[in-house]
Amino acid sequence: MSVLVTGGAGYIGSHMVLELLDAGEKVVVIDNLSTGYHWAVAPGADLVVADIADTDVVRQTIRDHDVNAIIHFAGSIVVPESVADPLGYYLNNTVKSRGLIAAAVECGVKNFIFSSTAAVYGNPKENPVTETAELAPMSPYGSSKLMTEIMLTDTSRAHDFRFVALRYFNVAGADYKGRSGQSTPKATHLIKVACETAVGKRGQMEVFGTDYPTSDGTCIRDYIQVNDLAAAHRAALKYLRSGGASEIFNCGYSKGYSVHEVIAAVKRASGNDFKVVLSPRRAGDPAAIVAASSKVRDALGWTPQHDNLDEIVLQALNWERGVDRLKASAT
Ligand SMILES: NC(=O)c1ccc[n+]([C@@H]2O[C@H](COP(=O)([O-])OP(=O)(O)OC[C@H]3O[C@@H](n4cnc5c(N)ncnc54)[C@H](O)[C@@H]3O)[C@@H](O)[C@H]2O)c1
Ligand SMILES: O=c1ccn([C@@H]2O[C@H](COP(=O)(O)OP(=O)(O)O[C@H]3O[C@H](CO)[C@H](O)[C@H](O)[C@H]3O)[C@@H](O)[C@H]2O)c(=O)[nH]1
Repeated sequence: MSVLVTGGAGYIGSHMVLELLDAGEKVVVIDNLSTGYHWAVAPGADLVVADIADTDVVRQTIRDHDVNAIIHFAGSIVVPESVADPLGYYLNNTVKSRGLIAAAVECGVKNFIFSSTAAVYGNPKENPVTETAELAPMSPYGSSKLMTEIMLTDTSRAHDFRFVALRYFNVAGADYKGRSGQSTPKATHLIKVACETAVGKRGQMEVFGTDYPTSDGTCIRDYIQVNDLAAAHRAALKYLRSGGASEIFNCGYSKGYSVHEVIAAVKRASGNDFKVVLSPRRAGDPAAIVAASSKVRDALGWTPQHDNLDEIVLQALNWERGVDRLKASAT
């Protein structure tokens, strides 16, 4: 029996593969390497280089590897890009997920875990935001993920098929053992951009918006460390395998940090007082979003191990310093 990880060559997926291998699971990855890397897939896992839209390959992989659970990370992830190219996002995130879910049902795979996002909430009326809050995505990215959640809910009602959708808040940091990290090309995420600036890959960075109704005027987010997030998926896998009902859980720490606070943490960790430019707001950014996390803690017994912004930033910084060497040695 194996677990199929789609998008397992990407940032979060590569950490999931490590988490599963560490737990003694057999793992097969399907990834088209559009933003992922061959070298990011741990050697203990099999990699099938294919698009999830190729459902013949998906079905064959499920059968060849006796797959009994799918963890679905493959997708497009940049909010502003989704505003510019909504149909591209609905294709890659929604239409292709539909094909994958159909292949799972056809092949009798009953357990499915989906990478959803806090972006389904849009700009929440209250923080921390609970799973029952109004769903009002502010971008095609958020809508494309919400539509997949809806497909999963309807499919689980019609078939012998159960799912867990995990709504990630802001994923950050790198493997605590240094085996993987974020290598996304042209990264847009705050901690990644700040670390690239700290190590001199960028001359400066921007703060998008200083006039939000928050303590220091910059946006507030809940940053969850990537190994902790992978551990939540493994807890969800155990839950589904033991017969748990389909569920949706937030994944965050219930703690918010402002953009200024995050940049200060990166400056502290790097010892580099790099240049920061104050810029206008970025389209589509909610002012503040922080997860209510008691549901995932109670139902899955999830207990974070890396809930510390300084640790998260240091991991990201160490990864940034070493990643080019790693990439070069793999090519
Ligand atoms: N990074 C975050 O903060 C965050 C937050 C919420 C949700 N998510 C979700 O988590 C998932 C993983 O995100 P990530 O940060 O690791 O991004 P990533 O870009 O590093 O990983 C995505 C992986 O999927 C692959 N892929 C994309 N489209 C594919 C397709 N059609 N067929 C096969 N492979 C395909 C890419 O090559 C890449 O390896 C995404 O679904 C994303 O929406 C991420
Ligand atoms: O160079 C930068 C990059 C980001 N920011 C700010 O930092 C905050 C966090 O931005 P990120 O781009 O790191 O993350 P987002 O909150 O926009 O989005 C992330 O979290 C969302 C859920 O909250 C989605 O899941 C999405 O996929 C994921 O990218 C925002 O206020 C953004 O404007 C800057 O000021 N400068």
